[in-house]
Amino acid sequence: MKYNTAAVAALQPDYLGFIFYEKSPRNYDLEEIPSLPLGIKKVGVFVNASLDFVLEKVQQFGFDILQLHGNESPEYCSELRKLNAELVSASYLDNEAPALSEIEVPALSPVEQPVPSSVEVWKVFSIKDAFDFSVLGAYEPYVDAFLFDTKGKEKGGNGYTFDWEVLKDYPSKKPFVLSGGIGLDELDSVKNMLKTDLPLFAIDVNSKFEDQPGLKNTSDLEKLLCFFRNPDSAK
Ligand SMILES: O=C(O)c1ccccc1NCC(=O)[C@H](O)[C@H](O)COP(=O)(O)O
Repeated sequence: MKYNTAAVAALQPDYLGFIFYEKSPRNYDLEEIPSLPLGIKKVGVFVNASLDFVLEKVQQFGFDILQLHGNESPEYCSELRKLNAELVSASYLDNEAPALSEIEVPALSPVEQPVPSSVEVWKVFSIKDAFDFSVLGAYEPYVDAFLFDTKGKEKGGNGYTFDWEVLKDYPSKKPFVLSGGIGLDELDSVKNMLKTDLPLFAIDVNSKFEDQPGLKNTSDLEKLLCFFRNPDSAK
């Protein structure tokens, strides 16, 4: 068995990620995702994929979030949001919802009007021991969150942490996800990060919870989830 999605989903994590990157040993090559319990958000992970490819996967699997691990530009993120919003309105209209003219829209100027999108975009930045946070500004209008991962040989899943001290200089209010080499041994450090004022709202774990690429160790994941549901309990 290559993936144990249903067993992981039974633990009721907040998010479950599916990687669409042929060079990854975790590349998701099945035609379906098992139906997940309510409340779990599906994350599609992509690396410099074409917009068409991403949209095809959104339609096929119904992702809630798109996590972009490559060198995707702010323009790419903006376009992705626009195309997703069009997809959402198209399926809304297909379902014989009231015509748009019947819906009251508050009078906002074009600049203020947000592009509606039910699919979130998370842009990933990989950090070694320094990071130029000024690059984030251009992405802010087009992404819902940033994700900070460790820079390594692979595009993701490298299995080691970066120096989280770097994040003390995070200049934004945009929520972010912390990732890279997080295992059970890192939980006390994660707890300390959660005590700061940083807008850290989730952690992303991967290779440290695997028996082999794609096959997660559910007993370790249970310990992780137990830690977050009751941080004072023993690991
Ligand atoms: O995991 C992969 O193989 C992968 C390949 C290409 C892009 C992203 C990938 N993983 C994305 C993730 O979100 C990982 O969870 C993140 O890189 C942390 O991995 P790890 O250091 O193993 O905890």
